[in-house]
Amino acid sequence: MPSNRLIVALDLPDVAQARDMAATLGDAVSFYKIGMELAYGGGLALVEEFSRAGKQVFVDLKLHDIGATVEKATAQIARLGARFLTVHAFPQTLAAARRGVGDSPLQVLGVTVMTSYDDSDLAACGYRLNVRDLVALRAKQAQEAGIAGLILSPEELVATREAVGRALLLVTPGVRPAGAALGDQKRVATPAQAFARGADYIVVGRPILAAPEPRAAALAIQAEIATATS
Ligand SMILES: O=c1ccn([C@@H]2O[C@H](COP(=O)(O)O)[C@@H](O)[C@H]2O)c(=O)[nH]1
Repeated sequence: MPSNRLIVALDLPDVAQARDMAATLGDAVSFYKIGMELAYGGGLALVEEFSRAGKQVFVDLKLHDIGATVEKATAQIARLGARFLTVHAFPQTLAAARRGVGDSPLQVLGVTVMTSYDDSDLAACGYRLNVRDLVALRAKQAQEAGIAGLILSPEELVATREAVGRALLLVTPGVRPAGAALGDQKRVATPAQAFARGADYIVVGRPILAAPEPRAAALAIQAEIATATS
């Protein structure tokens, strides 16, 4: 039985390629993320299909709009049967998404600071806080909004877990097996390091999708998770 603590990002352009990858990964993976690339290629149809096949689905659309729009969009995603949905962790957005969830089992995750950003990227956007302090502020605001969890990098896991305890799920992209290419990720750690620092779930895309043998790459990460969490 694979751990559902590995979420594989199906960052692929269309439904056919996503189905093929899921078939290749088979029982090595039980949790998939559908992000913008696949969603805009028709991939939201896979939420129901994967759910029927016994997989969990994370819809990573990082909603950010006026409250009324975020609330209604969240309610639409809730009807699809996804487990997680991301919104940007701005107070109005978090509160609107919380309203949109209603009584459904959908869990909203607030994106704190993109894992491809560092302090200089935030400064270039006009933020006066550094990554650490902005993640801490957004964690507090997410808790106040009553959402389920956060997207953050492995670098903020320890401080965030100390601050929020078990009140929020901590889900981290920016995860790379030792020696894997970083791509555009700037705040990273290995799967073992992420769980040692308090992650509930890790998100991994390219290190699996671009591997010569994706199923073997996923199984190697599952083995690392099993050791790190035993
Ligand atoms: O801060 C964030 C938020 C979301 N992501 C998403 O996670 C995956 C990571 O893919 P890799 O190929 O393992 O880098 C991708 O779908 C991102 O959209 C993130 O990386 N950072």
